[in-house]
Amino acid sequence: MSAPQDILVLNTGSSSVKFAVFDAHMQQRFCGLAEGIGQAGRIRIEAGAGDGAGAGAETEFADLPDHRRALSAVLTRLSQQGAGPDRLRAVAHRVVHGGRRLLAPARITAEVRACIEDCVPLAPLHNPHALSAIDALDDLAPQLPQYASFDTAFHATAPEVAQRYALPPEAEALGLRRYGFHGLSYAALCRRLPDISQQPLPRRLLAFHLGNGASVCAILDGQSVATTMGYSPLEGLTMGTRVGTLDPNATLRLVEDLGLARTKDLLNRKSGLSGLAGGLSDMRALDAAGTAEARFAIAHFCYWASRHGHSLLAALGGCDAIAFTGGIGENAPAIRATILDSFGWLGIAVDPDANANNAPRLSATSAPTAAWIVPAEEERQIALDARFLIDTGE
Ligand SMILES: Nc1ncnc2c1ncn2[C@@H]1O[C@H](COP(=O)(O)OP(=O)(O)O)[C@@H](O)[C@H]1O
Ligand SMILES: CC(=O)OP(=O)(O)O
Ligand SMILES: [Mg+2]
Repeated sequence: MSAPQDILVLNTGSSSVKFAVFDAHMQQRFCGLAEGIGQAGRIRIEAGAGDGAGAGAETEFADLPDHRRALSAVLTRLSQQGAGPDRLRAVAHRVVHGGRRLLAPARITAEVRACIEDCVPLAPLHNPHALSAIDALDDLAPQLPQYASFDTAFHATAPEVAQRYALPPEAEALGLRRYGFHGLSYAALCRRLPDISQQPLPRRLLAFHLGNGASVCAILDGQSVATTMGYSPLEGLTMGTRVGTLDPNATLRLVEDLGLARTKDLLNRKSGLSGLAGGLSDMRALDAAGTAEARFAIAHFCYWASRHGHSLLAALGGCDAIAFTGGIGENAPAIRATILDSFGWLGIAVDPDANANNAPRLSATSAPTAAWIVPAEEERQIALDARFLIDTGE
């Protein structure tokens, strides 16, 4: 039997583990998701590219009390499909926070693992789960190389003035900087948009990643120059359960009244759409609910996506194209239309049929500023990063 070549990608989120397996030719063999960790768990696994052309998705309910059990259930399902650890060349992880030291994809050594651990306070909803997946695979298959790609790395190109808070040096020494996130998604968007548009990457690109977490990025000549998330993935837009930008004095007031732990929980898990709409954080559920508070939550989401997006135009000095990605960005025509209409002054003309059909090109061909949908390809980006490191012997 030839040496195993598959790469397993793990994208560990706060309540889910997304996974994908890529072969030596970077064809996707499987993809799927373990979600509802800590609640009513479900696992979905699908053969092929996950675009409906594969062998049909299988979903089953599973007891997933924590991330470790979820990972072990994922590995069991993959083994049953002939894609278990013995078939793997490597495992590659999405790590949300790489801090100031991890600025490029890396093989996970003891030193890299320690750096990821140092960043746990900076991304408490994300980094601990990535570490638990890294450790679980190390126990299970210690000989298997593991790699990490960092969501923060893409934004390392932003100028110092965009990365610094106006804080004195002692705060900077604690790592209080604007790092930015969703970098793997933005890197994938820059890679994919030229294929989709059949044109070179637009010089001044405003990219909206709208999923459970949401952010906007100003991309100049393919590099991040500004983004809406900051020290942690809490800043910026109104999100599924995260508050977005909040006056720090409001945070201090909450800490005084509720204490630290309840404030953390409130700002990260009980705010955003969920806070505005009685616990509904999922855009499809809000749409279906149709209540006044659900409509207000959606309006809040669109208003702040537009306002923050507009603020980034200052860093771009104009805009040649807007692109949407993420679950909402790719699938919610009404939300895209509201945001794009607010940029109408730029000369964007939305093609209503294209928008209603989630077509890749959303704007009329004659419009001076184009608008596009680009499917989020975080898993492929992570696999490409790992494949590059393997091929270059890192
Ligand atoms: N057809 C759709 N219409 C509206 N919203 C959608 C649709 N499909 C997915 N979404 C929304 O996308 C969000 C999840 O996005 P996703 O990028 O998958 O999230 P995550 O940040 O967990 O990766 C949810 O709010 C979900 O409701
Ligand atoms: C960094 C971040 O916000 O990720 P997600 O949107 O997957 O929660
Ligand atoms: Mg996501």
